[in-house]
Amino acid sequence: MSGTQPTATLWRDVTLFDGHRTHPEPMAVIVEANRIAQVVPMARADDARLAECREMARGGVLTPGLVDCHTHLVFGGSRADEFEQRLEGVSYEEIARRGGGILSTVNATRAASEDELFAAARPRLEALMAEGVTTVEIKSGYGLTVSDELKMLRVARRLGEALPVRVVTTLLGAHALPPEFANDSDGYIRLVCEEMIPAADADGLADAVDVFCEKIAFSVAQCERVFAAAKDHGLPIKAHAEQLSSLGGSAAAARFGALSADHIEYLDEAGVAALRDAGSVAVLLPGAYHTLRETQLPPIDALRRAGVPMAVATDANPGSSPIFDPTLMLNFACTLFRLTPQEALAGMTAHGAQALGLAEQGLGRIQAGAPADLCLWDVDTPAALAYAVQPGRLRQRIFNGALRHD
Ligand SMILES: N=CN[C@@H](CCC(=O)O)C(=O)O
Ligand SMILES: [Zn+2]
Repeated sequence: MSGTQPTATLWRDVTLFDGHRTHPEPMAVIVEANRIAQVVPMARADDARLAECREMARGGVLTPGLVDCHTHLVFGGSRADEFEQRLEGVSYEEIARRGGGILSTVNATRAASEDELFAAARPRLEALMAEGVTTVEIKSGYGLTVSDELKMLRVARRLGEALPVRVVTTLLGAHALPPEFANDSDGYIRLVCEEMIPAADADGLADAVDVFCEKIAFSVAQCERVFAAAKDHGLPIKAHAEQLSSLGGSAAAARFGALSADHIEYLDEAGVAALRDAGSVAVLLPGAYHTLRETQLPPIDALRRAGVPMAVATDANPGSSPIFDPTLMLNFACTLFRLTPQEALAGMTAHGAQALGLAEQGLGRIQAGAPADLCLWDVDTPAALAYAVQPGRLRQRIFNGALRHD
């Protein structure tokens, strides 16, 4: 090899969490041409092969790059005033009924230019990246007109072009009823189905379509219309469902083969079975549970028993989860929802990728052939990432094979 630059890079003697489990012995991971080329126990590694590689690090905990599969990080304005109202006892639903909540962010988002939204969202995304995120989903849903929803999605796409992170976009036109349709929610759903989804699809701006199925948002029948329109355009679907009550939105989403049902605090046994049968992911959002001081826990044991994959995400948004810290969510998933640290980590790696339809590409996993999105952490064990709330432990962030944080 003398005189030539090694093309392969090596992380050696690492404690490896591969997206599903922690390996019991020290491991070597070799990356070549943006992909993981080899994952092997140190004891069985070929020394000559290791010597050919450029050594990037020795020791530490290596995990897949984190996948934050549910965020609303493009938005205008702030809802700090509502935070204070909620502390005084006004509920999230009551604030929404008074025209605040999501609609207050809609007003600020409509008033903002694309450049202003981009400038506001960029540091939020950078905060996630600084704590290990390499893939992030970003929803629209604060525009609620065709042009404002497309504006949000364009900002999301631009963020993915400007920063070393994979951005997956989701059209959430059916997030709240805009004031122009105050007495005509079916009319608004018609707009979503007949204009918004076709326009987003025509411009290639949406990777998936989402809804908010709730008393303060849209009924199961309305959400089903949105799912059918998405399917007509070949777009996968997701749902905010069973967050505040049990309407059956998750089961409806499952009937349409949803990638995921998200929140699901009020999911019942039939809903769990529906997710299991459809192969949908249960996305847990402990940040919203914490911020809204909810008391109804998602049915973790039933999901576990049924073998439904559980993802964990920040739900980063200005209202129900103004939290831009993925490792804090690992902690919340354990302390609030009683996930094991391994389950929480799988939730932000392999299962997060599955909730975005990216599992087949190998994202969220450390395995030969997968894209080389990796995080090297200065901790003793993978579980420590969930155990201690301590930003700043990310030693290296590798995006698409290249070091992006050191
Ligand atoms: N539940 C509905 N949508 C968002 C909240 C959006 C907001 O409050 O601005 C969520 O995922 O929690
Ligand atoms: Zn959400």
